[in-house]
Amino acid sequence: MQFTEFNSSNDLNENFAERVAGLLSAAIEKNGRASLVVSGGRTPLPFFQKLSQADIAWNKVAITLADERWVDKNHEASNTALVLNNLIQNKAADATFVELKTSEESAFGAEPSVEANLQKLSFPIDVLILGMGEDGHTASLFPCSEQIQQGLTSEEVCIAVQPTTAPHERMSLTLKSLLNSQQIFVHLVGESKKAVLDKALAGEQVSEMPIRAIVKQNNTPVEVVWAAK
Ligand SMILES: O=C(O)[C@H](O)[C@@H](O)[C@H](O)[C@H](O)COP(=O)(O)O
Repeated sequence: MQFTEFNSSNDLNENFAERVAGLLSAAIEKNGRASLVVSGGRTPLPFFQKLSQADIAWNKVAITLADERWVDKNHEASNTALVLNNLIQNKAADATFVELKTSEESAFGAEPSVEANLQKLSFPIDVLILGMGEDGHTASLFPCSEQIQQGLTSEEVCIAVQPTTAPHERMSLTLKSLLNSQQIFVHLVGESKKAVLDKALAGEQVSEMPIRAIVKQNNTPVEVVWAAK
């Protein structure tokens, strides 16, 4: 794992947006298209706004989420809305957004239709950007959930998850899908996130802190980008 510290989140967002845009451009040059998988939550919002202004061939980029809360697009917790309103804007308005949320009432049972949607994305994922919760969850691989072992070991593309410490049913890419990436970034802001990362790095039990399965593996390149504030 590589760890890159920035002086401020503004600095981080600027550099990180350039870096991601460069990787997407290189993938387009090589394969004629690129895939970008992003996370929801609060941290990525200003980064999305920066990235949306990058001058690349967005019409050749497919974007989806690492996880989604199973709520409608007009719900304040919708990651889809966050991405549509902040990333698929400006120059990036030409990108294709692949929805993780389908019309099924529950995430449980919706996995096959989500998997069908994800066929529109090219794997391996060119750039995967993850966040991390205070409990060490990443994507929606929540240590508190009954589905954690399944999320860590399943051969499927995605799984439905019901966290007990956070609201809403979720749909999450499985660990296997997340690791099927050319480059993973973990985007963290704040001292408390750094303390959680340090705790994750110091221990071994993956089901206790699922982020360990990302930052403590050596097969897929992973870089943590961090600013204190
Ligand atoms: O939909 C989600 O909740 C996520 O994708 C989740 O894994 C998120 O990245 C972390 O919970 C960090 O969230 P913050 O950026 O809000 O701290």
